[in-house]
Amino acid sequence: MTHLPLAVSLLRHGVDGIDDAMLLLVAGRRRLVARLAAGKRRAGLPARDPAREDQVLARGQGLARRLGLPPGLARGQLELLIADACRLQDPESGETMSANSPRSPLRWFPPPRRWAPLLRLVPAPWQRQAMERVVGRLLAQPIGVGDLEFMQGRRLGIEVSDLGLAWVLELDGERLRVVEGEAEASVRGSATDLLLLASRLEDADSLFFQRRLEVTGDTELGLTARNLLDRLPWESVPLGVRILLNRGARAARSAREAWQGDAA
Ligand SMILES: O=C(O)C(=O)C[C@]1(C(=O)O)C=C[C@@H](O)C=C1
Repeated sequence: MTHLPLAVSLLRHGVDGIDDAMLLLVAGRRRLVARLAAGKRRAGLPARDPAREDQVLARGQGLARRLGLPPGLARGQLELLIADACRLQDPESGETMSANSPRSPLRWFPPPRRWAPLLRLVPAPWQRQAMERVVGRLLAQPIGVGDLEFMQGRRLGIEVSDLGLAWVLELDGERLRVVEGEAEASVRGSATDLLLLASRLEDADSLFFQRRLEVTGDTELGLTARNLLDRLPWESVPLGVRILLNRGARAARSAREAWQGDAA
């Protein structure tokens, strides 16, 4: 197998990410078109509206000009989308899609392993800062009352298995820092399961019992960390962070269920 230069493979990851994003948007447009069709039917309007099609093409071409895109490109893309929308709205075509389709909209959202390469493009210092901030907020209370003393000078890892991301945390006085080097013990799980744990939508005990979370390395340090996660004082986490985590974890769980349902 030929070995690609790093820059080429990073740029290809970027291109893949943009292709995925475009297809997600196309799926979103089709869903809106299905709703539009139902709305027009209820209002007694015809499915096709040539004046609106011209307007869509003109708008798109105007934007394409401002973006410096080749003139035929935007027109070609938009014509394809409109033709697809017409097929979708034509009961004879056999391609209709219900506006109330039971397929979850979260099927549009690719699973973490698809967008992980994009996340890995985020510069390491930014990732480190975000991690320090989130974990620092989550653990502010236990750090304040000394419950994390066992971590002074010890290195605990957090590994997000499906994103291929890992950080090593060390408690330095009252501050949790992301440091370089090997972890003495690590807590490993998928992005969704770690979010479910952080948001308290699932408890640490059952996540570890079902082996969705794992502790590796120094058993004593790992188990102490695990017990701490179990007893995290959720009430002391700032309300805004709790709401964000809760929403994020629910969305990640629904997306995972939608993708699992799709594979079934
Ligand atoms: O705007 C509508 O009514 C649509 O159904 C969407 C759409 C489009 O794809 O933009 C498709 C068919 C119509 O003829 C006009 C526009």
